Amino acid sequence: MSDAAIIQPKLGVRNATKSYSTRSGDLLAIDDCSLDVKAGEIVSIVGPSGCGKTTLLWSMSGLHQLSSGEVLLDGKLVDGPNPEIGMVFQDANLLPWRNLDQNINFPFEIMGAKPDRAWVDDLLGRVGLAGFGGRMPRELSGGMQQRAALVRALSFKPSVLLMDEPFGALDAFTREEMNQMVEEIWMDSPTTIVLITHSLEEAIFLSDRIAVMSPRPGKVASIHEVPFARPRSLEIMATKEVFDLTNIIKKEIVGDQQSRYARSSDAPVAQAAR
Ligand SMILES: Nc1ncnc2c1ncn2[C@@H]1O[C@H](COP(=O)(O)OP(=O)(O)OP(=O)(O)O)[C@@H](O)[C@H]1O
Repeated sequence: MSDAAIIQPKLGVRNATKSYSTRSGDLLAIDDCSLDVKAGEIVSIVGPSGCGKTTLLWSMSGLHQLSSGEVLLDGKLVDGPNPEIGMVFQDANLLPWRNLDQNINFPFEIMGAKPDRAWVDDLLGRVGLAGFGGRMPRELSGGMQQRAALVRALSFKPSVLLMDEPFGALDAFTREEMNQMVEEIWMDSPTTIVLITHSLEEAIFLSDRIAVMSPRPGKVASIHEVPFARPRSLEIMATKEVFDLTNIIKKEIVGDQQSRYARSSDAPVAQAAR
């Protein structure tokens, strides 16, 4: 393997800047933001509310044009939707008039393609939805709908999975189950995953590294390695190491907010570090 192949990240964000046109003028969401994600790595992005996490993730997907800077997948420019990149959102976005199988088939129908049925069945089994293909979304719990959304995203066999607060709407127990499920799936087939979360516990449980963003206009201010072996048990969450890491990151986020709010009259948003 050449040196270039060894050091080339799977996904690279280089000096990304994105500004939105709003009625009150241009709003700079992220500014000179860079992040490299290695192949097979799970990286979480955390930061104060409104710092530009979603903007950064959508830019990585190719669905948002950057104002300047670039996103590279395996060294190639990402400048539009890319089948190598799957996405999961906080809302499962299942079509209510289609059953689960039909929802999973839907994007393939649009592309005039057919899913690999054996792969989809395997995924459904792994997320505990085997036999639920005929169920309508209203017959599925929130957790089951999110699992279906995960299957839909993975049915394309993407090499990168981008997840925007995917389990934020679920109760704490279901969320823990989902985190364990994601780790199990990842250990069987290690896709590169970038995850936005407001939960530092979730970030620590799932990630190899955690990128902390500064307040808007956001950039990656620090990166923390998460040193725990896999598979991770929920018991590690009660250890001093996790407690200390949580506090370090929380201080970075809240400290950033405090220094920012000390300079402005904005009210702090408490969502950032649960
Ligand atoms: N389409 C848009 N048009 C105008 N402004 C936008 C748009 N999308 C996001 N913004 C603004 O850009 C900034 C960053 O938003 P973004 O959603 O990326 O932050 P975030 O860190 O993901 O927020 P949160 O943690 O609250 O979900 C915010 O001030 C937001 O209001």
